[in-house]
Amino acid sequence: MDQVAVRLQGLVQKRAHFQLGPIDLVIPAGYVTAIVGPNGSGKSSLFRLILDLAKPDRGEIEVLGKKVGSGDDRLLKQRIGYVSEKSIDIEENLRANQKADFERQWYPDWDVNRYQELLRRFDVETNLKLGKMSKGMRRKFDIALAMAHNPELLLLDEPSSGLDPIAWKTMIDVIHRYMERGDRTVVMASHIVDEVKRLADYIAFVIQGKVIGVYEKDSLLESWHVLYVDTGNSSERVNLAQMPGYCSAKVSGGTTHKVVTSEAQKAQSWLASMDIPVIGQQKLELDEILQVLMEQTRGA
Ligand SMILES: Nc1ncnc2c1ncn2[C@@H]1O[C@H](COP(=O)(O)OP(=O)(O)OP(=O)(O)O)[C@@H](O)[C@H]1O
Repeated sequence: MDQVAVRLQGLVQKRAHFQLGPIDLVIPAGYVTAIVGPNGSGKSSLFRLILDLAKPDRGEIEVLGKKVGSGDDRLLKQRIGYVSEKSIDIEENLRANQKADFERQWYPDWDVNRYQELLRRFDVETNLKLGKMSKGMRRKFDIALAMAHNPELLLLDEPSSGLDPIAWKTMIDVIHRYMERGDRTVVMASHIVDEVKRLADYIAFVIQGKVIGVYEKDSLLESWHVLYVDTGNSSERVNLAQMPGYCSAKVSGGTTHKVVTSEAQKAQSWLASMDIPVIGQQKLELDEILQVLMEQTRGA
């Protein structure tokens, strides 16, 4: 891994009914990392800690080489763009451009041409008050605002929430273009499989407040398979649970078993060495992988 955009070490945040962490996580610079996890798993809490909008009980956070929570962070914040999961209510009476005029004071690198280009691309009606915008229109405006100063690090908490399919495609294209320079970083929380597949280089799964793994996307999607195997007469001598990457198995009729593995290639070699034919196979989708990981976490 080359440069580090975000480093979390021994991070813990305790809430009345929820504990985030301990988390150790390194997010590389120059890539899109998707934070994927079920509702309430701690994704938004993680963003708030990274931005110093909430304090951890333990642990350290480093963002773009600077320790978070150690004094004046104005310069660091100028290098970051953030789209929160929910828009801030107190700004409802401002019109879009008034909000932008206020915001640009904080960012010396604010690029008015870029801002206007993003508004045009997203088709945002700038004379509307923020409180009168539809959910999707507000989202588009928030994304344009977060990107107008061309931040080094863009944190997006469920960015496509409320976007229509055309706006969604625009957002994917805008983020692809933003990444083209090669020195920008995106960390995004998303529930949308297609979005993660199109954008992410790395996927970090967060379940019940813990990061349970960080994977390179392509190899993740290549290595999780469901295999249909016929154990024939060898059912008694074969223990499918010994298969590399074994996650689960169930009988799918006669001597045929449906087995899920996270190490498809090794599993196939193992099956071949045991003389067990694979009669069918399929890659798992991202949401199916998440479901298996959730079941494993629950069972652990
Ligand atoms: N201000 C708060 N005070 C106490 N508990 C909170 C607070 N904010 C969030 N939580 C709790 O922390 C846990 C994680 O919430 P968080 O919003 O970080 O999850 P999430 O993964 O972003 O969920 P979603 O996918 O639904 O947006 C939840 O149990 C939530 O109830």
